[in-house]
Amino acid sequence: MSAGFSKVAIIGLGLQGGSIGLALREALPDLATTGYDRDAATRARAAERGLVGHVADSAGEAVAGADLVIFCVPLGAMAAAAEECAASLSPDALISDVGSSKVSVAEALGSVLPNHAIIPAHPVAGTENSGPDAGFASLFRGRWCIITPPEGADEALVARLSALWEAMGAKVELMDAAHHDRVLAVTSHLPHLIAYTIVGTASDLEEVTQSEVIKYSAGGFRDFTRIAASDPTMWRDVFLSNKGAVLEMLQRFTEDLTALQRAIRVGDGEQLFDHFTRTRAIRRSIIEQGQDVAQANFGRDAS
Ligand SMILES: NC(=O)C1=CN([C@@H]2O[C@H](COP(=O)(O)OP(=O)(O)OC[C@H]3O[C@@H](n4cnc5c(N)ncnc54)[C@H](O)[C@@H]3O)[C@@H](O)[C@H]2O)C=CC1
Ligand SMILES: O=C(O)C(=O)Cc1ccc(O)cc1
Repeated sequence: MSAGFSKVAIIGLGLQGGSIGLALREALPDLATTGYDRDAATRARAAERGLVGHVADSAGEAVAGADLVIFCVPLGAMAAAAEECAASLSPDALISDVGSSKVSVAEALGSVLPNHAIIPAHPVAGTENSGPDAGFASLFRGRWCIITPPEGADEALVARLSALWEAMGAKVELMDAAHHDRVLAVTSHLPHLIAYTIVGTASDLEEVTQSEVIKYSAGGFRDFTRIAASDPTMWRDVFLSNKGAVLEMLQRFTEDLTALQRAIRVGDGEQLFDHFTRTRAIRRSIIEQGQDVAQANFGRDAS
């Protein structure tokens, strides 16, 4: 028994699943880890890299005897992945996941596995890379993992899941799923949508060549291109699954953008200056609060 579990099954062996496997193997070597991915090449690579102790040939084989199953697949694949496992799950296995939005995942997993304890989680840690070569053991170190227990969830199970994430180096926060989805809509999902938009806008300009975009891309635009290189399947699913909160934040963003657009048009320098002063203060307070994260990430090798 390690951190309250004896065998953890990881379904989906890409960036998240692979990082969890590596982090658990490093932090809790006595814990048995198994994994499964529907893609055969990913399974082969996962075995080569030792992402989990045993790579199974089927979802059923991976989850048999596991007391914790973590779904690490795109949001749109959660229900199908759970269906593949359903018949082989131990009745007392705890079900969790790492999806970037939480209300829809809880519904999807709950509809397929109505008799299981389900405690969703979201490690707010990732990169623009995906697949079995993208994972690394230190991904969660010093980063938040938001756990969204449903009402009436068994507190002992929540504590065991929290302890597991803490063993991987994460800082755990408990949150209501709907609140999580609103917070992440503005801090993560909308920024990705903006990045996808601006990189597309730059590449569509007829009078500016592709090579000029690359050659003169200043720091800000380069950051946008990194984010806009994120996995298309994953992000399509994020926007479709967190539709309500994303559309609400997008509406607010559009109104604020229109106000700045007007300030530029009418030459209202004071409004622009005041706005930029306020946002600079927000950045500075993030940096102050994030010292520990910056240090935890220093020297990290994501290759
Ligand atoms: N990429 C990131 O930075 C972060 C992603 N997440 C969440 O983690 C989840 C996984 O994302 P990544 O690991 O980045 O994606 P990934 O693309 O690296 O890995 C997903 C894996 O799931 C496999 N898969 C798809 N359907 C399956 C099924 N039915 N059964 C078994 N395997 C299946 C794919 O073959 C793939 O290998 C997503 O729900 C995403 O929202 C959460 C935090 C950060
Ligand atoms: O690479 C980045 O900048 C990210 O924002 C990573 C990320 C992507 C999705 C999440 O749900 C959490 C973190």
